[in-house]
Amino acid sequence: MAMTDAPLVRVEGLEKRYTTSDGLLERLLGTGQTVRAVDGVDLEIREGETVGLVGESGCGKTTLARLLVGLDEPSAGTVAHRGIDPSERSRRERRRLRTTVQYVFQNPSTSLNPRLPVADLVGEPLAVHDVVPPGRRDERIGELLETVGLEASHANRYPHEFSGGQRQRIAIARALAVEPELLVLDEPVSALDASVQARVLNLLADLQAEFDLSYLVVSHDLSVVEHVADRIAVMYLGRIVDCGTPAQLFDGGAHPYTEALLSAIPEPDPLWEGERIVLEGDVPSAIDPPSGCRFHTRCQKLIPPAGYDLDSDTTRGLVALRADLEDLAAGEASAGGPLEALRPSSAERETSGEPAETASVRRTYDLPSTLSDPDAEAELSGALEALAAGAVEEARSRLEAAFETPCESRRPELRPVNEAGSARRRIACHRFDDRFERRLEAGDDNRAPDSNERRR
Ligand SMILES: Nc1ncnc2c1ncn2[C@@H]1O[C@H](COP(=O)(O)OP(=O)(O)OP(=O)(O)O)[C@@H](O)[C@H]1O
Repeated sequence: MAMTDAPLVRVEGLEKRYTTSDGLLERLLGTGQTVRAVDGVDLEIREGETVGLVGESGCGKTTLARLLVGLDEPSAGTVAHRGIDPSERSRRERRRLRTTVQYVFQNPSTSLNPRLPVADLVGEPLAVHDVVPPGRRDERIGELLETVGLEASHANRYPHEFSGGQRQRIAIARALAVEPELLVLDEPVSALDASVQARVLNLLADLQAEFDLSYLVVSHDLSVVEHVADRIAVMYLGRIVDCGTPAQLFDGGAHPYTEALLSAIPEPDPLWEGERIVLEGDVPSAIDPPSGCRFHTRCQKLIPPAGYDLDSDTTRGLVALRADLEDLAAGEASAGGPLEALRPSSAERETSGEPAETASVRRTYDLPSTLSDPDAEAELSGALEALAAGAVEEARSRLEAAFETPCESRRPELRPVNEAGSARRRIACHRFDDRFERRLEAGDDNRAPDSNERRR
């Protein structure tokens, strides 16, 4: 690939691990726990492109953004600019590179030094990077303020004299001072009222057209990036799980996590026809993340285990039961899990034909009283009998041996999805892997891209 064809920024295999160590002893012994904040991310941003990075709080968006700008060092992987890894550049080039990508911090109310007048806040990068001669600096500061919709005379004021939207404009002017090619905007409008949000987003669009800028817009809110991004990358627990244009994401056939985020957009588009998906539970901890697909513990569309005719809902119940049995065996069971289910009400004892304990477990995990597939039913009832007899580990291992889904056991790669004319549509979900397609056809009819279609 010719150098000019290389993306502005490309990250490959990027990882960032933090070791948390609360106490001195932990630090001395090196026994802290490892947080996998970013866990193998590939992403590229092209010239003039706006990429939106979305996901729930704690999924690693800020960490990824900081790595991309060079504010933090990755634990593994590379961040290349125009096809060249910074380590292959001279010191002078690396210094120049630092101005190419600029970071606009979350919440300008706290990120702008309240003791400095705007002239110093915007002028500092001009001085540090020697962008204009000292004699021209005041003039340049005035120009920058006018570029972001403020007045040159505002240079003498302090941050507290401005509204939230104006402070965000100051932060943008400061980032623009060094004439960057890419702005990384961390939650650029989340602290602002809706009408101010729209004005700041319009300003960003104008600046992009004027200066041919690229943007990485980081937000927990898909509705913020939906209107500004050329492409959206959806992040879950340190990994990118879905990446495509807004139209591709909204038009059905997205990752189940993306579908849940889409369905949760407030004031939904009147044309939205998909069902509302409520994500159960919180994002699991990045210290001990789930195996296989990180989203499998909350996924509504699990791939059924091989060899049985089961749907996604039943698979979900079986996987949840097995996971709770694992906790129970490890002494980490929470209230509401199988222990609770083994305490049936007396009414159930009278009405149910089968042992009350197992009926109660089935109900807790939304499993039918008899699975439609007789072989699957034989395995489940065997495991439940073991559980009723107190053999928790036996029940767990029977379920594990019988009902393994690839969602739990294999990491899905972010792979291109075959869609006409959209080579860059990529999804990390086994549902889009041909190897598992037959199982979906056999056990389940809700394979994307039909049921959650949103026509725009
Ligand atoms: N300096 C740090 N030390 C230890 N853990 C960290 C550090 N920074 C981030 N983390 C952890 O890494 C994970 C990702 O955090 P990050 O701030 O990148 O997520 P985020 O998606 O940007 O969330 P938010 O929107 O709340 O800022 C979290 O589990 C967080 O607790």
